[in-house]
Amino acid sequence: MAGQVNPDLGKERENASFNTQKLTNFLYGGAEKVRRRRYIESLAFSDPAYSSDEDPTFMSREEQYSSGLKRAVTMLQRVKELNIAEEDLDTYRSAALQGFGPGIGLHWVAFTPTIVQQATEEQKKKWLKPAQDVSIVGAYAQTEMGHGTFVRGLETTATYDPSTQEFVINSPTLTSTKWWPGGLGKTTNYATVMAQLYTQGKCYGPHNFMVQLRSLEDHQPCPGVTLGDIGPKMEGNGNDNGFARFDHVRIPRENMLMKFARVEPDGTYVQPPSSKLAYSNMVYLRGTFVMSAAYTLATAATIAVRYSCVRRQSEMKPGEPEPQILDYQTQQYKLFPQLAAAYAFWFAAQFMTQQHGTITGSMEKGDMSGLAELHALSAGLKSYTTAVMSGGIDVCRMACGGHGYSHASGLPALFGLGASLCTAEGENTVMMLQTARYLVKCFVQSQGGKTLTGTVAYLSAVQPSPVAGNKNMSDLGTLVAAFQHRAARMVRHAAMQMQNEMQKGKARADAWNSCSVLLIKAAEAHVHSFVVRNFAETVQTVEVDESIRAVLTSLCQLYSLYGITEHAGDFLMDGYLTGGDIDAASSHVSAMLARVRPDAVALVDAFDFHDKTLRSVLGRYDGRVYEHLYEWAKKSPLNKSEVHESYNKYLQPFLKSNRAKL
Ligand SMILES: CCCCCCCC/C=C\CCC/C=C/C(=O)SCCNC(=O)CCNC(=O)[C@H](O)C(C)(C)COP(=O)(O)OP(=O)(O)OC[C@H]1O[C@@H](n2cnc3c(N)ncnc32)[C@H](O)[C@@H]1OP(=O)(O)O
Ligand SMILES: Cc1cc2nc3c(=O)[nH]c(=O)nc-3n(C[C@H](O)[C@H](O)[C@H](O)COP(=O)(O)OP(=O)(O)OC[C@H]3O[C@@H](n4cnc5c(N)ncnc54)[C@H](O)[C@@H]3O)c2cc1C
Repeated sequence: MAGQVNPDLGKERENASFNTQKLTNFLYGGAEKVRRRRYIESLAFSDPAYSSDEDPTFMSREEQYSSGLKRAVTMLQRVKELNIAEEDLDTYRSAALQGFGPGIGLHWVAFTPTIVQQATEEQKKKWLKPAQDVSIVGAYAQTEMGHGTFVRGLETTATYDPSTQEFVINSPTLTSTKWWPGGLGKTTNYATVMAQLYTQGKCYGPHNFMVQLRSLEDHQPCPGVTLGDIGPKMEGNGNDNGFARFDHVRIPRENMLMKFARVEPDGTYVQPPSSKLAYSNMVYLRGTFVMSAAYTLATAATIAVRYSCVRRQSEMKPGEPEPQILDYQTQQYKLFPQLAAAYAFWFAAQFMTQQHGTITGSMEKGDMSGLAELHALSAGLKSYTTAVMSGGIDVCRMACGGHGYSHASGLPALFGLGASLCTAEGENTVMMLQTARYLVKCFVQSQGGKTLTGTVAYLSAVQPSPVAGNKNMSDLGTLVAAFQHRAARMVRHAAMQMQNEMQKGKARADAWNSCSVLLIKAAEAHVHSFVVRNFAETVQTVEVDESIRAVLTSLCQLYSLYGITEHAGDFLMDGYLTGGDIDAASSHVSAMLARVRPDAVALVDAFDFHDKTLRSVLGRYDGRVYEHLYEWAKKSPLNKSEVHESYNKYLQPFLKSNRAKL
């Protein structure tokens, strides 16, 4: 990353109050992990096989698909040649793919994890190795044209035929066509297909089946299978999200993924320990989306903060040089809350990963007691973090003015990617309602005298009556308590409102629907409170330099105080905070913006994103924005010829004929 650096950016780095490298080490779990990550990335970044001047934003959809696939295949070959270890795979893959999101990506994001989580040991022997070696390529085919959210409403059927010991996979209606799965259109030759299981004349709901889609010889669709690409999307157009229809396709009984539920040869259905275990891969993927949200928002913040130090505009004081735009308080107010949220989500994602490991470990031993909390936490965190991230990227884009709107900034592509995370793997509103459902249950249990534990413990601990009085609004303990009080009050209010509606005679489902806006807000408040608490605990308990603890504490204060000022009404509603407290919070926000300002560049540098990861002219480490903006524009295909052929075809004859009339 060495080279001539823009002097403004250089000064920012010299003036930071902490050692950037030490913060990077902390974020990634130690100096050795950082060294390893950089080494693995360098293997891809220095490899001429990944032609580094390729830019998907200048390509047609077909070129994006083709280049992405070529890159992915090179990557897979290199993984073998270089003997890349399992724990380094994600790092190597994303460094090699550099923004090309090929259809084959879902093979390791969703297809292979489904085998790991849903297949028996015997089935793993058959499919896991081919999947890991990529001698077969798979999609995760769940969503249909007519149903994505409502998995129980899926229409694809898998009907067991004991006479041949086969399942018959069928798409009975147009709306049952599988629609959206990544890689399904052109790339994959296998898929795990979610279908309604019928055996002995009874439907047992959605289950996963391994289905071969295309010939392993010539890649033609297998008999009875119709496949295609669903067309261009907002972003990710290198991915052939596809459709599939099945016309009574027969697969062996052993192709049902049977780790949890089973169908015996005679057609007897054997219940799983929990019917929701068929959804375990969704829980896992939602958990990974939390880190994606942190990472994506951190990327946008890095671009916008660096550019805001290079960009000079207007006059702050008459006659003085134009200031760096990051010196405007309004610019800080746009960007620093995004930066703080990226840190908050980073730590929340680390908690989520650890929690997922612990609870799935217990589930492997037969203890299902953590499943509901794991589902509620992963669904709520996925929803909250991706929504804030998506909005935050657009704030960063606008903060970069006109250049932010150009693909040169990298921000439009990042926004498109971020937006997909709000819908994929469970639409955000629907996911937040799942968290609300869990919270209402917990609230009712706590009313019945049960002491709650885990992430909802505070619901039974928080006092319903507010304790007004002077509060120190910069104290992290005070801020955590305020968020917990707000969440507990909102959960109680939504749950009581539901009870009232039911007491007035409404059916539970109607009461739920008429309270669902309240329920969403309550669940968001719960997740927000979790993120604040986790951030505060992280900065208070970790072993780091005092200078790092100080700057992280400021970020945590900013994240929390900004949340309070943005949602002031929630905190004022029952008098828990007063108008004076909110004023104090606003003043502290201003103070924190000023406190973070000198460290802003070091804080984004600490994310340690290589320029090839950022893919942004505005966010370059060296800050040499303008010369590279000019170079980037020159690559536009429209600049290949001085006079474009369309001029000769259309405009010139029109202009000529108009001139002839003069
Ligand atoms: C810069 C770099 C970053 C780049 C990162 C790139 C990453 C990759 C990018 C893109 C990849 C995209 C991949 C996308 C893949 C997909 O989208 S796959 C399809 C995903 N589909 C969904 O998620 C469907 C969502 N719907 C559902 O999950 C469910 O159907 C439901 C909405 C939760 C169901 O609701 P319903 O109430 O009808 O539920 P029931 O089925 O009746 O359930 C009743 C009880 O079970 C509980 N429940 C539900 N789900 C689960 C679960 N998964 N685990 C545990 N428990 C569950 C539910 O809460 C009920 O509980 P209760 O009765 O006790 O209250
Ligand atoms: C980029 C991308 C990649 C994808 N990849 C895959 C893949 O690999 N495999 C796969 O199987 N699928 C994939 N999907 C599909 C994805 O999982 C679904 O689109 C997603 O789960 C949302 O479902 P839906 O499209 O049915 O939305 P809908 O449920 O139709 O949502 C439309 C609206 O209805 C509302 N709504 C629906 N139900 C409720 C409710 N109960 N209460 C309140 N509001 C409700 C929603 O909040 C939303 O506002 C992908 C989607 C995208 C965008």
